[in-house]
Amino acid sequence: MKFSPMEPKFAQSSLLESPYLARALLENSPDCIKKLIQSVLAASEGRYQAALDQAGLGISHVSLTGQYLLVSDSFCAMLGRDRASLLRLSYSEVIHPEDLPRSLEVFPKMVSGELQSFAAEKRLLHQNGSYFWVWNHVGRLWDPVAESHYFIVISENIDQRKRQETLLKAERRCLEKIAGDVPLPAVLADIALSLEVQMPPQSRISIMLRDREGLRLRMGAAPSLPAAYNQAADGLAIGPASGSCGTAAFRRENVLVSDIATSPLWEGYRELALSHGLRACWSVPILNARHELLGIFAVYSPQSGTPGVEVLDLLRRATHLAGIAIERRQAEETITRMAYYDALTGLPNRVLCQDRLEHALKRAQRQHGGLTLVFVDLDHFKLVNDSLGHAAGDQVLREISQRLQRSVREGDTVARLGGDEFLLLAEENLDASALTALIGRMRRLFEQPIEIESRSFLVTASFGVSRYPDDGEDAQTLMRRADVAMYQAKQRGRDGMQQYSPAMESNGIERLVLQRELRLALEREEFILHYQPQLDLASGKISSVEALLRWQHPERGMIPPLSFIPLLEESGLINQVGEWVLRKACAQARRWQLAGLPLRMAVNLSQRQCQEGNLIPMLERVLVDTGLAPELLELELTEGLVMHDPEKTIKALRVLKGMHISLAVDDFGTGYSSLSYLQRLPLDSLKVDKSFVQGLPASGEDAAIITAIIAMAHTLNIKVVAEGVETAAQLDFLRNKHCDGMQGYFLSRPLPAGELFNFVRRVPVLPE
Ligand SMILES: Nc1nc2c(ncn2[C@@H]2O[C@@H]3COP(=O)(O)O[C@H]4[C@@H](O)[C@H](n5cnc6c(=O)[nH]c(N)nc65)O[C@@H]4COP(=O)(O)O[C@H]3[C@H]2O)c(=O)[nH]1
Repeated sequence: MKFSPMEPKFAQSSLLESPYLARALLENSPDCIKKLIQSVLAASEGRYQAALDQAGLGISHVSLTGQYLLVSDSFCAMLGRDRASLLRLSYSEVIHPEDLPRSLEVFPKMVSGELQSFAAEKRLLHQNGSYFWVWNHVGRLWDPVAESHYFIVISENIDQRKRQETLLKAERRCLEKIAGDVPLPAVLADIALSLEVQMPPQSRISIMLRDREGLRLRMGAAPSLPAAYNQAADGLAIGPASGSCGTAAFRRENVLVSDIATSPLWEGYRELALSHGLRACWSVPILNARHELLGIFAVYSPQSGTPGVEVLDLLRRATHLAGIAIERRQAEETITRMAYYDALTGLPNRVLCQDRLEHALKRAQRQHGGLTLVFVDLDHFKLVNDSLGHAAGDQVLREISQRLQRSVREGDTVARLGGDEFLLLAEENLDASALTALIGRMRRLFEQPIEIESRSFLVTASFGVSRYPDDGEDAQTLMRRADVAMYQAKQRGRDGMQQYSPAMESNGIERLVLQRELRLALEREEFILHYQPQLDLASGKISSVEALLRWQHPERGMIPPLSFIPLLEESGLINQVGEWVLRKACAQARRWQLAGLPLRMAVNLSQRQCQEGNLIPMLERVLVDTGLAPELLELELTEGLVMHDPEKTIKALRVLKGMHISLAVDDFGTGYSSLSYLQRLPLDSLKVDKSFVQGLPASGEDAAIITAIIAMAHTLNIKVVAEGVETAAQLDFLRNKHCDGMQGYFLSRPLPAGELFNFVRRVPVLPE
C-alpha cells in the first residue's frame, strides 16, 4: 500500500458527501464505484493524516522494506525535511548507523508475530546533518488492501533530555578525572570532546590556558583541531585585537566572531584560520571566583554564524567545568611549589636542592663522575635590609637570583638555601681553571649595580667550593664543607672565594657554622626542654624542677647547652631562645599545676637577657599568656651576672621580687661574689656549684666551704640548694648540715616532661 500526499479537496470528505455516490448508485458503473471507493479511502486517509499532524508526536508508517509510507507534519518538522523528500527516504537512511542493527534484529521478530511492539531510544538524522535523540515506539499493523504488514512508528523527541543526561554524565566523568590523578591536558581534552558532540555539527573546541605572566595563551587541549593550527595558535598574545581568544582573554568577556573572514579582530590570523576551514569562532573566558583569567574556551565552526542560547548555555557549563579543572591543578602546583621552591625567588629551596644533590651524587657514583658545589653568601646583606627595608632586600635577592640563574649552564641547579645564601650545583668535578672561570663569571654578575628606588647599589658575595669525590662522599658533608669554605672566604675579607680544605675544619669555622645553624634551630623547632627535679630536704618532697635546654641537631644528635649557649649569647640569639625557654617552661608548669602537681619551675637567665631592657615586660607577658602564678616561677642567675653591674642588677631583681618571682643564684662559689653583696639582693636561694659537692664528704676543704655557705646564707634568710649530688654519702652530709635542698643524678637526671611527671608522682618522698 502506498500513501500519496492528500489533495485538500478530499481532506474533509465523507462517503455521503462524495459526488460519486449518486452516480454510482444510479449508474452502477464499475468506474463510478471505483472512484467512489477511492474518494472514500482518500477522505479517510485525509482525516487520519490530519489527526496525525495534530498530535505533537512524530508518526510514520514504514513498509517491511523500510520505506516511509506516511509521515506526520511533526515528524517532518523533527527531521527538518518536507514530506515529499522524506517519503523518498528509507528508515535505514534516517537512523544513526550505530542504532540500525538493533532495529534490523527486532523487525523480523515483529513480522513473525514473536514481538507485538518494540520501544527504544534512537538517533535520527536531521536535515542539517546532526543526529538527535527520539524515543521510538514501533507497532505492527495489517494493511488489508495490500495484504501485508507495515510498521507504525511513534517518535518522541527526547533530544533535550538526552543532552542534559549526556552532559551530566560527561560532567561527572570530568569531575572524577579532575579529582583523580589524570593530567590537566587529558581532562581538558575530555571536556572538549564531550562538548563537541553536543554542539552544531563539525564544531571544534579548543581550551587555552593563560601563561604565568598573563601575557599569552598556551594550548591546553584541542583534540579535534588540526595539529598545525594548534601549534600556530600556541602562545597567542592576549590583546585588544588578537583573534577571538586573545581578545576575549584581554576583555574577560565573550567574543563571538560570526565570520572570521570579515572580523577585524582576526586581522593577523585570518589566513591561518581560513586555511584550516575555520569560519566562526566563539570564545568564552574561563574565570575564577575572583574574576581572574584562567584561560579561554572556544568553539570553532566551519560555517559563519553566531551561537544560539542553547549553545551558549552549554558553553557556560563546560567553561565552568574547565575552570574547576584548571584551578584544581593550579592549586596542586602551588602546593608543590611551596614545598620545593622558594616563594620569593622561585628558585629550588633547600629541600629540593638536597634532593637534587642526592640524585646527582647517585648518578656521579654510578658513572664515576664528579660534582661541584658553590656556596654563595651575599656580603653585608643585613645592612641592605636594615638601611633600606625588607622590600628592598627582597628586590636585591630576586635580582641576584635571576643573575645567578643566567650564569649557569643548563642542567646546573641554583637554589636559595635561605636568607642571603644560595647554592650552585654543577654536575661535574670542575678542575681549577674551569672553576676559576665559573667563579669569574659569577663575580661579574655582582659587578653590575642593582637599581632600587632610583639608587644603585653594588652587592658583593663570598663563594665557598666543595667537590665530589675530593671533599666528601655524601650530600650533608659536601654542603657543610662548601659552607665552611665560604666562611673561610668571608674571614679572609669579603668578595672572596675559597675551596674547601680539611685544615678549615678548625674550631673557629665550626663555631661560625654552628652559630648559623642555631639561627635556624628555633624555626625548625630543634630545641627541647628537659626537667631536673629538686628535692626539699626538710619535707622530703620534690618541690621544684629546673628547666634545662637541649638542642636536637638533625645530624649531630643531642647537643648539651654549654656547647651552644655561649654562641647564643655571642650572636644575641639568646634573647629569642631565652624567651622561648621561659614560655615553654611556664606553660609546662601550668599544665602540671592543672594536673594536680604544683611544682615551682626554675629557669636559667643569661647575662645578656638581663641586660636587655625588655626583660620585665617580657616576663609579665609570658606569665599572663601561660597563666602561671609568679610564685611558681624561679629565675636562676649566675654569679657573674649579679656581679657584672651590681647596682643595675639589684634594681632589676627588686622589680622581679615585687612581682613575687623567686630568685636564685646559680653555680654559687665559682665566681667572686662577696656575701656582703648578697645581703643587698632580694634572693630566695643559693645553688652551690657541683664542684664543691663532688668532693664531699671526703674533701675537708669542700666540706668547710659548704658548711660556711649554709651558715651564712641562713643568717641572711637565704635557702641553700646543693647541685650535682650523686651519692647517698653526699646527701647525708648535706642533710646533717641543714642544707635546704638538693638536685643531682642521685635523685634523677634531667628528664623529658612526660617522664618527669611520672617520676614525681611515683616518688613523692625520698626514702630515708
Ligand atoms: N655531673 C653532674 N651534673 C649534673 C648533676 N645533676 C645535674 N647536673 C647538670 O648540671 C647542670 C645544672 O644546671 P646549671 O648549673 O644551671 O647549668 C646549666 C645552665 O647554666 C645552662 N643552661 C641550661 N639550660 C639553660 C637555659 O635555658 N638558659 C640558660 N641561659 N642557660 C641554660 O647550661 C648549664 C648546663 O646544663 P646541663 O648540661 O643541662 O647540666 C645541668 C645538669 O644536667 C650531677 O649529679 N652530676
